[in-house]
Amino acid sequence: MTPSAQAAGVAPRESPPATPAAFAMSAGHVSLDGRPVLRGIDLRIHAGEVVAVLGANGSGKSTLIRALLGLTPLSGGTAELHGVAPGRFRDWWRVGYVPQRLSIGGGVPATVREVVASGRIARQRRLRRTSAGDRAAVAHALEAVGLTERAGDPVGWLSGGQQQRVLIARALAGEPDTFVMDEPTAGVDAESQLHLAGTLASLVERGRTVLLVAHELGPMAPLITRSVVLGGGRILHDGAPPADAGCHPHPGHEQARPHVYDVSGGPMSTEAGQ
Ligand SMILES: Nc1ncnc2c1ncn2[C@@H]1O[C@H](COP(=O)(O)OP(=O)(O)OP(=O)(O)O)[C@@H](O)[C@H]1O
Repeated sequence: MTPSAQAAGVAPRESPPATPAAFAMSAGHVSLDGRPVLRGIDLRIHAGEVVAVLGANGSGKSTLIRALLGLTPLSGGTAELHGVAPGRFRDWWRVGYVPQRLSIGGGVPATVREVVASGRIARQRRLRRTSAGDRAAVAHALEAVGLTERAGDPVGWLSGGQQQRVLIARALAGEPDTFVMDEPTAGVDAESQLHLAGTLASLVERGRTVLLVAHELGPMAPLITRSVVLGGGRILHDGAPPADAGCHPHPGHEQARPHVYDVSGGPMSTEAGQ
């Protein structure tokens, strides 16, 4: 309290509580099958950041985002999602998760629209009928990924890249404020990558938080505000995105040369040395 306020008997005004980080991890450790995969991760990602998690195959990128979401338990340290431990987090409508591997379609005769509509579930109260708002959000999400024409098709009829776009639409349909995308462009052709970058740009414009795992950022590169590079279960770099991470000559290629950083921690372009 200032001396004049004290003299006037004015009660000190509480400063408003700071908005908690969207994602936070302190000294995070994860072991899988008894093998350490994450070894002391300290990370805070704030609302509105657009963060790419980069690193070689097996460096622990998926494990990190799964641990941040509470899908993989920590063997040490703590994690928080919007200020709450993932196990106690209830506002799942706030998080749109695009998993790395396709987990839809196999034997389930759901249509594209039905899968995308499932992204609204966390927003719906039990037994409430689908509203006009739900239908509009689903239609908008389908349009955003260019799949309106395929809405009535069984999802199993779509190609791998198209199915990836269905998963992205499912996340969009929930209108979350936080997106977690595990390799959203893996196996997606150049045109669809551009489409996704456009979708991402509109999310970024609206202040959404985006955490994505990528091997090549491609056309998404200009949107990234921060990169976190993993190696050996640790963070090797946390800061500006590497200059060449978006410029692979073959946008559709899968994970062949993700090593834009060497294990010593500094940025190192593999393109230059080849
Ligand atoms: N369920 C599991 N059981 C045992 N080991 C696992 C399991 N899941 C992942 N791993 C191992 O943990 C390590 C990190 O895997 P993770 O999938 O997080 O890496 P990544 O960086 O996302 O890899 P990629 O770029 O290939 O997707 C790998 O060595 C992997 O074999």
